[in-house]
Amino acid sequence: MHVHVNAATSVDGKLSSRRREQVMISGDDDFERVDRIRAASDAVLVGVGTVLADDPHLTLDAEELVAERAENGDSAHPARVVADSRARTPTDARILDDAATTYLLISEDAPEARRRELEAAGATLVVAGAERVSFPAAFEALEDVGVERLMVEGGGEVIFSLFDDDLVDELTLYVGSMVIGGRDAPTLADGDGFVSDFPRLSLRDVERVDDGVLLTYDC
Ligand SMILES: NC(=O)c1ccc[n+]([C@@H]2O[C@H](COP(=O)([O-])OP(=O)(O)OC[C@H]3O[C@@H](n4cnc5c(N)ncnc54)[C@H](OP(=O)(O)O)[C@@H]3O)[C@@H](O)[C@H]2O)c1
Ligand SMILES: Nc1nc(=O)c(N)c(NC[C@H](O)[C@H](O)[C@H](O)COP(=O)(O)O)[nH]1
Repeated sequence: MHVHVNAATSVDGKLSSRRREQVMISGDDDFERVDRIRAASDAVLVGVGTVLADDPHLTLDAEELVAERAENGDSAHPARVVADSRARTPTDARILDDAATTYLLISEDAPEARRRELEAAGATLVVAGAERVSFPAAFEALEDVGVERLMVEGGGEVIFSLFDDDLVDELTLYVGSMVIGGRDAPTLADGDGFVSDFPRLSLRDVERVDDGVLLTYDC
């Protein structure tokens, strides 16, 4: 499976503010680029932290991209995937509408009652990991249902784990020309952080987009 992480940060590396509310870092051109990556993916993954903070829909905005997928025999939108060990996704989350298939990656510890509620709300559950979602196991299960190209849209906890598990193939990072600051504001890679064996990336491309910079790395 090809795993492509995409994110937008401020110049100081923050994904949003200490309030963890969505901050518009990207401009129109960058959001169009994000839409194109989504369109070229079989599924788009976020962590439950992003679902709770942003309530994203994770579908395509551009009708022509939906039409292109149809011409290729693909579903209108890529599948949506949430890493959610304890099945905390709200049943009225936008990602659970019927616009696309939604997989919830949960752990064996996820409460039975929540599992039933989320299945009734339309989610397809994938159990991977004892207490926390195991990405290596979850990605094998996603491959079994045909996910070959996976886009990851954050947030920082999930992105750290994917680097920790050595599962990232490609990173596109839009750095917007703004400062967010705050020691508690989420960054591109949070988790416990590395103290040695830091993942080293290979810079493939640098491009000016909107009033910021798009960095593309092979990982
Ligand atoms: N600018 C951007 O590009 C961008 C993109 C996305 C999000 N954001 C912002 O980022 C913030 C949310 O980021 P976040 O870091 O709090 O949330 P996140 O990474 O989206 O979700 C984190 C949660 O995912 C669950 N998870 C399940 N398995 C995991 C695993 N193996 N490793 C890590 N996490 C796992 C954990 O909850 P459980 O233990 O309950 O499973 C964890 O707390 C929001 O402020 C949002 O606005 C910005
Ligand atoms: N590329 C990008 N630039 C940003 O400035 C920003 N705040 C996000 N944030 C990513 C996060 O996952 C958002 O929640 C989804 O981009 C919302 O997706 P929808 O429009 O609801 O489909 N992503």
